[in-house]
Amino acid sequence: MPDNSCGNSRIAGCQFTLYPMSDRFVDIILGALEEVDTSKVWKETDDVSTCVRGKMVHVFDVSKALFLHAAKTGEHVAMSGTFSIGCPGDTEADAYMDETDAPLNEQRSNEISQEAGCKFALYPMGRDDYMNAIYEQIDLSKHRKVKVSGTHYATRLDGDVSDIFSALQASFTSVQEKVSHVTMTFTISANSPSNKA
Ligand SMILES: Cc1ncc(C[n+]2csc(CCO)c2C)c(N)n1
Repeated sequence: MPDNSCGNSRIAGCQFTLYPMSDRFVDIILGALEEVDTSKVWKETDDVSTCVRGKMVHVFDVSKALFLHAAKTGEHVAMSGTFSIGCPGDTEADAYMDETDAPLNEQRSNEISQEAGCKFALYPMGRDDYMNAIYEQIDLSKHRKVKVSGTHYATRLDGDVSDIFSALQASFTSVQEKVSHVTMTFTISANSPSNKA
């Protein structure tokens, strides 16, 4: 029988895809990947997506910075992905768990002010009381600097990109303290023509 226990591995990760709605999509994707300092995370990019793994603080720092650098081009850009922590298949073997906690992209990210809309969904794995864990987080996200609204299969967050990522990180952090294996899907969109009058 396979060992499906979560162990004490706390390596986190995020697999995401950027979707620039622009002829310049190659430059926007590769430019963002180039501009963001990813030296504190394991990273792999292929034709479908990019995966970053390491300490949670760096996984969020890099994911947020990549979206901001793509969105600051002014083009309509979306990003979809999945955060994961405590996956039984994800071992701590990679060296990146020894990195210090100081996020490398925070300063530059803070200089970019960008509005966006985001929908996210939490999936605490392997728990009968998973709905309680989810409702608790939706309540908590109402206390952050973002507008929170319910929608089918997800919660919608509207506001500044940095505040949205802070809310995502806070929800994810808090659930994984109680539930060992958690995944969280998200889609975030900026500069959509739908928002222009
Ligand atoms: C974050 C992120 N990583 C990889 C891709 C996949 N991808 C699609 S076009 C392109 C550039 C030319 O190869 C790449 C890498 C993506 N969309 N977003």
